[in-house]
Amino acid sequence: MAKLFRAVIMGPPGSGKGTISERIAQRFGLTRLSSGDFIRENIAANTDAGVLAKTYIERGLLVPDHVMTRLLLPRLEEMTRHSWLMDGFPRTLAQAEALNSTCDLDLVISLNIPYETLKERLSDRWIHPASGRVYNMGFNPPHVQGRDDISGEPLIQQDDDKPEALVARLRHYKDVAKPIIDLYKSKGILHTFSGTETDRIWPYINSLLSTKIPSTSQTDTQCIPMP
Ligand SMILES: Nc1ccn([C@@H]2O[C@H](COP(=O)(O)OP(=O)(O)OP(=O)(O)O)[C@@H](O)[C@H]2O)c(=O)n1
Ligand SMILES: Nc1nc2c(ncn2[C@@H]2O[C@H](COP(=O)(O)OP(=O)(O)O)[C@@H](O)[C@H]2O)c(=O)[nH]1
Repeated sequence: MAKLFRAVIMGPPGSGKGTISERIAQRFGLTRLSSGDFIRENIAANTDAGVLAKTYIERGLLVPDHVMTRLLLPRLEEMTRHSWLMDGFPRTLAQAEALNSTCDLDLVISLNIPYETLKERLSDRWIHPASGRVYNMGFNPPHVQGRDDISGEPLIQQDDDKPEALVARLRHYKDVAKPIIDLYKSKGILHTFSGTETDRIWPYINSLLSTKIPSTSQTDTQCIPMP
């Protein structure tokens, strides 16, 4: 059986994690796992972890590590026979360590995008809150202005995406991401991509993954269930 491939994509808010992971999932047939989507699904389904997570998100806080790991690790254990790409997790060193003890990552993509670019993109980002689908009025506009392509429901702009919130979010990202990036660098699996346009970064990611994904197709690996 082909060896499985597990990757994580990291980057500050607006760096293109969602956009690029969609492309990777389509091009390479990996399952895209988004921690934001998991949280939204759990909130919609009223699970215990979802109810708990909602109390933090409503206050604009990050969901604590133990809640995030409780949400995500069982989902990863269901994925033992799939290749996947994770977006939005780990977001702290503790989450990275929990992931580490669950499975071996093959590769980490880190996006390094200038502040001005992030600010412009986020000021133009519109989302469909129920699904997490993301639009940008210049880059990937919806078919009908202000409406989600699939459901036709209204799109919103998140308060968090306003320029005044961005500085604090970015500072927070830099602080918490640094030890995670150092950890992945020390494991030799970190690949950093810098630039201002997704379409210019994409060919580099595409060619890196084209070399990594087929060359790993030898044996099977599994995520080990957490005790
Ligand atoms: N590991 C994670 C992932 C998500 N969240 C919470 O879930 C929300 C939605 O996550 P996501 O869809 O990843 O969106 P953003 O945080 O807005 O991420 P970005 O701007 O980077 O796309 C976050 O704001 C945060 O409150 C969290 O606490 N911890
Ligand atoms: N103008 C422009 N917008 C982009 C580009 N790449 C992504 N976007 C948009 O920028 C916003 C942030 O991208 P997203 O994938 O949500 O980033 P994430 O927060 O890291 O997941 C979204 O509205 C995207 O549609 C780009 O190259 N140029």
